[in-house]
Amino acid sequence: MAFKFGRAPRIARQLIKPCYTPTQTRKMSSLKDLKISQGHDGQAVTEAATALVESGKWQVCKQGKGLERTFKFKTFKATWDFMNAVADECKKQRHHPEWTNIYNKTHVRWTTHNPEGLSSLDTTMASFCDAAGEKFGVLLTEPAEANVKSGEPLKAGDCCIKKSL
Ligand SMILES: C[C@H](O)[C@H](O)[C@H]1CNC2=NC(N)=NC(=O)C2=N1
Repeated sequence: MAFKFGRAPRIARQLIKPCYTPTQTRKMSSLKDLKISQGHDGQAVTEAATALVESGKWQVCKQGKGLERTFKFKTFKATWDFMNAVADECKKQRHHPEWTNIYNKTHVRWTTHNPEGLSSLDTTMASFCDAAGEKFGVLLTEPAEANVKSGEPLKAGDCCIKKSL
């Protein structure tokens, strides 16, 4: 929107503001930033994390302390079944994710809170999620759709798009 006399009036500036304004800018993390949770085998965790990232499915997040991936399914039910299968495994492993779900997508982040960092439980659970994703019919996603930045909320998905009449 170009304004003839310089800056847009305040009311116009408010109207053209994005509805989601990040409170801080987060830097993308990569494998070289990995921070291993104390007490875990650094080499084994690094190797497992490298394989997950090099599969193109997982990204390093939380300044090297986490791994994240978005899973997209055909339906909400398939998404929920996937989340239930992961939740059952969480109980066995005594390790829980940071995740969000909107309709047919769930964004999963694995990080260890105590001691803070990436642990073998995170890489084990990320691999478990990959297998569970396949079991419940995970769909291929465009990188732009899957690469949800750390801390950014999931966008409302296909549920809001009117099905053809
Ligand atoms: C006592 C119990 O095992 C701990 O609180 C577990 C539970 N689940 C956990 N999950 C995650 N992601 N990080 C932890 O440090 C953690 N700790």
